[in-house]
Amino acid sequence: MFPNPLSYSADIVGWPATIITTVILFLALLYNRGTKRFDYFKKKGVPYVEGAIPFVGNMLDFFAKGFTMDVDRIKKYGRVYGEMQSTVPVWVFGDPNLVRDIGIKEFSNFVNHRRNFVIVNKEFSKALTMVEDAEWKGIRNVMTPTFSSAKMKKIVPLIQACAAEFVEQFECYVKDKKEFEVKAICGYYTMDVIARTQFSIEVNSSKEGDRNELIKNARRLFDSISLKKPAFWVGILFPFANGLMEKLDMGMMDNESMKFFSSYVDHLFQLRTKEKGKQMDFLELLINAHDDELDDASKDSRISAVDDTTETIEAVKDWRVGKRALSKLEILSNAMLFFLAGFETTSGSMCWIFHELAHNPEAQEKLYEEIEETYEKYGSLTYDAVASMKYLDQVFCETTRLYPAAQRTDRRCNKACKIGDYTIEKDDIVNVAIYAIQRDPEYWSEPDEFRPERFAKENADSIVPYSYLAFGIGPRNCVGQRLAALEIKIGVAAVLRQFRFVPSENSERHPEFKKQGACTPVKGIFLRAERRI
Ligand code: HEM
Repeated sequence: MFPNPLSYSADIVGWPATIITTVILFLALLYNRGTKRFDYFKKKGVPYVEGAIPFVGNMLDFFAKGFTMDVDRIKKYGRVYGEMQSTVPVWVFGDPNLVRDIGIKEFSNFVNHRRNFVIVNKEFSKALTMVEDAEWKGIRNVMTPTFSSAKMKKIVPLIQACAAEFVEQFECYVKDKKEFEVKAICGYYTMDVIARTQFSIEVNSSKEGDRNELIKNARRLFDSISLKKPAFWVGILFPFANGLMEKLDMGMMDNESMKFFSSYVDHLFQLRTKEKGKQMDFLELLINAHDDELDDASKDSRISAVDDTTETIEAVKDWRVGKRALSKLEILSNAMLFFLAGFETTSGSMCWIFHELAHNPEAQEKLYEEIEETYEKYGSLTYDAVASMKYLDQVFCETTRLYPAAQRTDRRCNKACKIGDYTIEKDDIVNVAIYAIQRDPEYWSEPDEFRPERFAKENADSIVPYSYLAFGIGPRNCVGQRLAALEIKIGVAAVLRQFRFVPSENSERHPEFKKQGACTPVKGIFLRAERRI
C-alpha cells in the first residue's frame, strides 16, 4: 500500500496552517489575558488612565513620572480615578473624605494591604506590613505597647545619647568647612536609635559610618527594592507563580542582605531568650509573646494597649485583640521590619527637615530661638521639653507634608461596599494618593511652599481632616509614628543648637525624587554647616 501523494501534499500544506492558527490562538488568548480587565473602570463610569499596554497596564508611568505622578493625574482625571497596575485594576483616591471612609469608617472592609503585589523573601513574610486579619491584629497588638507615652519617656535618655554622637558627626565637616550629604548622616543616627531603644544594643553606626555592617546591608536592601526587579514583574504578571518564586527564595529584596538581617536578629533572639527579663524593650515584648510563654501581665498589657490606640476611633471600638502567641518566624520578621522601617523613613524625613531649614533661614532662626528657650527652661531635651516645642512640631509636620516617606498606601477590599458614590467590589485594590493629597491646592494654599505655620494651633481649623496623611490612616497607620517624631525632634534640636545649616555648591532647591514609591532625592541632599557659638 502506497501513500496517496495528494493527501501527503495536503498534510504538508496543513502543518504550517495549523501552526499559524495555534500561534494566533495563543496570542489572542494571551492578549485577552493581558487586557481582560482593561474596561473595568469604563464599565463603572469612573475616569481612568488611558493608554494601558497589555500585561503592563499603566505601570510605565511609574518609571517615567515616579513619585509625583498623581499630582498631574488628579488634575486630569479628578480625585477618584482608575489605573491598570499590569492586569489589575486599581482605584486611586485623592479625596480626604473618601480616604477617611476607607481607612476608618469602613475599616473592617479594608483591613489588609494588597496581597501578592510583590514577592517577599521568606524571612520577611510575617512582618506586620505583610500579614492579614487575625494574624495582623495579634502582632500589631503585641507591638503597640512599645510605643506608649510611658515607654517613649523612658527611652529619651537613650535617644539623647545617640543625638550627642549625631552632633559629633558634623564637627569635622564644620572644622574643614566641607559640604556633606546629610541623608547618610541621618541614617547612622536613626540606626543607632532603633538598635539602642528597641533592641538594647550599641551598633556604633554613627562612629563607623558606611563601614558598619547594619548600615551597609540596610542600604543594599532598600536599593534592591526596585520596579526594575524581575521578581516585581513576575509577582504582577503571574501571581500564581508567587509560591514557586518564594520557594526558590527569589524575593524582591537583596537575598544576601536579607540573610544578614535574618541571622543578626536570630542571634539577638537567642541571646535574649537566655537572658529574659533583663531589658524591657521591643525585642523583650516579642519574646514574651513567643509560643506558650505568655504570662498574665503581658496579656493585660496587650489589651490595654489596644484600647489606648483605638479609643478615639468610633468605628473600630470592637476591633479587639486576638490573644495569641507569636511564632519564631513572626518574631524574626518583625524584628527585621523594625530595623528597616526605623532606618530609612526616619532618616529620609530628617534630611528633608535640614534641607528646608537651610533654604528657609528665617524658619531656622525661629526654631533655634525656640530650642534655646526650651533648653533654658528644661535644662535638656526631656520628653516634656520636646512636647513643649510647638514650632518644632510645625516644622516636623510641614516637612512630612511636603516630603511624605510614601507616595501612596494601599488597602484591599474584603467585602463589597460603597465609598462615596463608588461601589468597591470584593478584592478590589484601592490606593491612597498620599503625596498628591498633601500637595493639592484645594487643601493646601500654595502647596509647594514650606510654611510651618500652617500647623500652628490658631490655623488648626483651616486644615481639612485627612489631608495630612504622612503616617497613613486609621488602625493600620504607622505604628512607629511616636518614636519617629520623638527621635527626629531630639536629633534636629540637638544639632541645630550647635550649628546653622546653609546651602552648599551641590545643593539643589528642588531636588529630583528617585522614580520609586519612596521620597528619596536622586543625588542626595548636600549642605554645609556653620558653628553657632
Ligand atoms: C518619619 C518616619 C516614618 C514615616 C513617614 C512612616 C510612614 C508610614 C506609613 C505611610 C505607613 C503605612 C500606613 C498606612 O497604610 O496607613 C507606615 C506603616 C508602618 N510603619 Fe512607619 N513610618 C515612619 C517611621 C516608622 C518607624 C520608626 C517604625 C518602627 C520602628 C515604623 C513602623 C511601621 C510599621 C510596622 C508599619 C505597618 C503598620 C501595620 O501594617 O499595621 N515606621 N509607616
